[in-house]
Amino acid sequence: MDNAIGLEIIEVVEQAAIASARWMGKGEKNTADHVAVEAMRQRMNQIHMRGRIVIGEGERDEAPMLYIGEEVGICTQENSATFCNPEELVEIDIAVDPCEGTNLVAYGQNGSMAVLAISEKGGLFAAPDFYMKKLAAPPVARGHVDLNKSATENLQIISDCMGRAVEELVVVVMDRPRHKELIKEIREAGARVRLISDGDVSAAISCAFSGTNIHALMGIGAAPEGVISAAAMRCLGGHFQGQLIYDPEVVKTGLIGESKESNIARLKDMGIENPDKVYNAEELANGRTVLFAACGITSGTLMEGVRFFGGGARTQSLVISSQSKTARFVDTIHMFEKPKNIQLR
Ligand SMILES: O=C(COP(=O)(O)O)[C@@H](O)[C@H](O)[C@H](O)[C@H](O)COP(=O)(O)O
Ligand SMILES: [Mn+2]
Ligand SMILES: [Mn+2]
Repeated sequence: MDNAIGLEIIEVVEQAAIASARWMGKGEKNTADHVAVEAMRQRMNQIHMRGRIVIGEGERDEAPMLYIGEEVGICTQENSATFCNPEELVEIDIAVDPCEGTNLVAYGQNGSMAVLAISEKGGLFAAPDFYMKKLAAPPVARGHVDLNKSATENLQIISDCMGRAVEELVVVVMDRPRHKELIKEIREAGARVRLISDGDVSAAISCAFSGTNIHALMGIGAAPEGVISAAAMRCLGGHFQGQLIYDPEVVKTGLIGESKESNIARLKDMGIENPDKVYNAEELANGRTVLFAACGITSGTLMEGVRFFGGGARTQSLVISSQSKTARFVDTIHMFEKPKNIQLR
């Protein structure tokens, strides 16, 4: 994959984050989402690439933009033959969540980001809009913890791997009724729970960085977000596993159909023969190279949110590349017009 794409996608997530941040705290989640989608799509279509959306806005919201299957990049546009030779370009697959944590943006809360992951064609698991049981843990616990083990067992393993007491661990869990028993178990095991209302991508990736005070993500969130998290965790060497949830008894609200049998049939139609398979990060993001980029909309554990100032804005992004084996935190000043002052720090 062309290394230059790594630089261009920073601007893709930055533009989405800036657009969405203008709607921060306004109580309008759909608008905060919509403007991020538009900005992401517009900037993406300026990149010299042949891209295809494999995880997008389409399925859940029936959105007209960045839908699954949409082709993006200059070289997929009409009349591109005059300046693009598609044969020279590697086809790439893209998973996007232009506004991950729309509620967080709408209510001015921490932890939202514009995010995407890229790989060669076929390199990202095209997860259906189902739920996913997830387990994320620090690199040192990678391959030792297991989604099939109980939370108590996994906490003991993380404790052993990290050389710290279970009481010193913090587990992020989404604040949902479905997690009542899980939360009880984690607390009884001695660990501390940080409940989040939304935004489990940030929580998953935070496990890979020491200093975030997040040592595990447990519980059920959305499957597309699981693939995006896996892409980052694969590059960072953190632990990530996901298992699709298709039983409406397990997750009583939301996306999946009301019958377990019809859900299994739907997965089969998509080529998923074993709906109970536990996927690891390398299977969810199995391309030869994987690129991940995120830009904070509101501040979170990993990045600062967008800060507007007279005439411009400052953003912080995280770009992770399996090719260059780098995780770059990018601090950018955007000058919309002649700014009154540009602050050094
Ligand atoms: O919080 C989330 C919402 O994402 P978005 O719609 O892009 O703002 C995600 O991080 C979660 O993974 C997930 O979408 C959620 O758990 C599924 O929704 P829910 O039924 O409310 O749990
Ligand atoms: Mn999301
Ligand atoms: Mn979203």
